[in-house]
Amino acid sequence: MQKLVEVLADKQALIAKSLALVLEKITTSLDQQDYFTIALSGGSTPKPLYEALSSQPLDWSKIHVFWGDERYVSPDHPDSNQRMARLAWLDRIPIPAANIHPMPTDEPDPHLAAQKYDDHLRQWFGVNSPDFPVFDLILLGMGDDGHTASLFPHTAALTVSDRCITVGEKDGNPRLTFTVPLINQARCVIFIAAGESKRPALHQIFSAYGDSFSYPSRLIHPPAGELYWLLDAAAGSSFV
Ligand SMILES: O=C(O)[C@H](O)[C@@H](O)[C@H](O)[C@H](O)COP(=O)(O)O
Repeated sequence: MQKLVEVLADKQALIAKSLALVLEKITTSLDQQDYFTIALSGGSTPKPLYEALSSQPLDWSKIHVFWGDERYVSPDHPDSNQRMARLAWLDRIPIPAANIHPMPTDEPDPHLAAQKYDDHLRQWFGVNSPDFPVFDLILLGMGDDGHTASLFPHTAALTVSDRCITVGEKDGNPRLTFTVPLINQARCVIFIAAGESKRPALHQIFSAYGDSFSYPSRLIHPPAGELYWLLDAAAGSSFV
């Protein structure tokens, strides 16, 4: 695994660097293959990145967009990660509808929805259990508590090792999430984190010793892939 931590002067520089890196990954991959697979993070940090991507002259017919986690709400709910990405980016570009792969949130039981998306990923990538699909790029954020995707501290989702998708839980509310083994199969994982509030968790995550179940982002280290941590100075100035 190649790991790179870069601290940018401010949020604007962080988004500019994130955009440059995402574009680099897309263009170099499409030089070698016919399509590019990206899984999106939710939360607030990546929204300006998605807005910036909407003005990029890319061959969207070759790009397939998935989500790394989703709140278990309807696609038009204000908390929906799908809604955020569509408004900021996907509704603004000529991407084929078939290239957008939202997590289903219409099943009465979130576990059924998790299985549906798991099945969809395995079918689309042509990968059967026990192997895992290999994403070209997975974008991740990190919560103040060190969670990533919807892999929250001390939850059962952290230990799921035989599935691509499981049900996470925050404050009693279900969420669909990529599992740790799926994320760690990726060719490239990019964490994007900003703000002073991230510092305590980052100290725990970057320390040589720490509890991964208290700080789940510690669990993300793709053995055959690249791992980038892109931080603004408010979050990461003491790490480099
Ligand atoms: O659905 C979500 O909320 C995200 O996937 C989650 O993991 C997010 O990335 C972090 O909570 C950071 O959120 P911010 O970017 O808002 O700090």
